[in-house]
Amino acid sequence: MPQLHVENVTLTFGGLNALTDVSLTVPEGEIVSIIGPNGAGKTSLLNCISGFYHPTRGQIRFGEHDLTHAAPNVITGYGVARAFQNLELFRGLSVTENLLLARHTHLRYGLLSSLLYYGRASRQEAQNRAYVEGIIDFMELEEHRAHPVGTLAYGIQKRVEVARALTLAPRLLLLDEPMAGMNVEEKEDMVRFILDIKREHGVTVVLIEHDLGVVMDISDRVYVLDFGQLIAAGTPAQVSADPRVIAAYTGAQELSA
Ligand SMILES: Nc1ncnc2c1ncn2[C@@H]1O[C@H](COP(=O)(O)OP(=O)(O)OP(=O)(O)O)[C@@H](O)[C@H]1O
Repeated sequence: MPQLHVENVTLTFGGLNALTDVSLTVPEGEIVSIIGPNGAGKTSLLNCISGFYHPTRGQIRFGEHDLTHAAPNVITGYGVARAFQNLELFRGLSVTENLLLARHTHLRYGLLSSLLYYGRASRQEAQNRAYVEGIIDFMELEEHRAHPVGTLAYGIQKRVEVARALTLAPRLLLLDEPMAGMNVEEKEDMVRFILDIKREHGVTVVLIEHDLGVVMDISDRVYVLDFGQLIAAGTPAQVSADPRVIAAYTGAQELSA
């Protein structure tokens, strides 16, 4: 079973430890959230898992694959996709075009093989379109599919960003603040989508999210970072009752189970 294992990861930037000896496990099929105050190291950890940063020490494994020094595109090929906090979309292209492009870039056919195996390449293209249409339906983006992404409401753009990651057919989906800047209704929709991604597609989810109410509602397991160190881990109920977590958040935000 492909589980994500982060083992004793330290990440140093010019003398500053963004992460210090962080270890965590993400079991298959769970929603695991990483929380912590601003600057705690959450995005740095996600960057290490997705290959944008490489740990100074420690190891990261996904199933049989060693991610520690792998490049982002290699890690995507292992079934790990990421939806970015700052949207990675082409604003002038439609929703469908963005998703097709993402899928096409991932499952690229070389020019030579396209010429030699035209039938296979066009069959693949038809399959890509069908797959993307399925994601558009799943993420309820039908009415927006032909619109340039830049003209859509921000909450819809965030949904397209998650859809973009899903077109890569991930086994592990990394979500970096997918609800940032959303209103209550948009957040409720996103919560429903994340739960369906887990339930209907069996995708494992690692979530970074500042809305602790949402985190405590949907997570199977929560890890808490503070100043680059893991200070607590457990179920939402365990973590929200942990005095170290409450201390880390004191003055910042109320914890709600
Ligand atoms: N490329 C970098 N170069 C230097 N320092 C960095 C770099 N990336 C992150 N850091 C530092 O690492 C620490 C952790 O930052 P990180 O963005 O991972 O925290 P975070 O928990 O995601 O914060 P936020 O909730 O505000 O997004 C911070 O002190 C940050 O300044």
